[in-house]
Amino acid sequence: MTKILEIMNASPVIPVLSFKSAEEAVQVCRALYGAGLKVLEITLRHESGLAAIAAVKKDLPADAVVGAGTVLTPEIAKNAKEAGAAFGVSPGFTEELAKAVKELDWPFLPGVATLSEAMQAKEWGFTELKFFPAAVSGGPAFLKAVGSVLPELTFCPTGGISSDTAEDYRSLPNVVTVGGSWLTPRGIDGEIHLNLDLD
Ligand SMILES: O=C[C@H](O)COP(=O)(O)O
Ligand SMILES: CC(=O)C(=O)O
Repeated sequence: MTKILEIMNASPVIPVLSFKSAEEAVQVCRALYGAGLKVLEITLRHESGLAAIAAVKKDLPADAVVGAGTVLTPEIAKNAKEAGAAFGVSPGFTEELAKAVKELDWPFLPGVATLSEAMQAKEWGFTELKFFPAAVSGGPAFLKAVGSVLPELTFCPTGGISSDTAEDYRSLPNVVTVGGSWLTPRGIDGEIHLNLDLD
């Protein structure tokens, strides 16, 4: 099984994707993959989320790494793994979820926004973490401070990041990739209009 750090290292940007249907997911993910983005996080915020993961995984070449975002409960984690998600991401961290993903033996990125949460995640054996919501939780300065006391932790900051600020995070020694939705904005017409500005 691929480790979560390998997945993070495979792409400098992980698009965080919210789709309205599996068909929309396939269409947009084809374009993202075509632009060189092989690690894709499909959030489970829409009822079609699991179907979208399964459809994109089936549609894209085998080197695409399709994961699930907004994994909030053990049940969602189990369903996402069964749908074929290669990894899971959560905006937060709970003991129940930590226990469940350990049992599932599934590459997982729990979300933290404070030092105490990061220490708790580390106690559970998670050394790769999502920093969410990054921009409003202290941005690069927070991660720099964390690095001075917990240098063994590696982060994927997400939340409020754009092509203008991505490098401020990635230039830190404890950051390998960033997540964000800026590549797939939804217009007033309700459709996704790709913005392939990576950095
Ligand atoms: O809801 C948050 C998204 O998952 C990522 O944040 P963003 O939209 O600020 O890039
Ligand atoms: C925002 C986020 O962390 C997620 O949907 O997984």
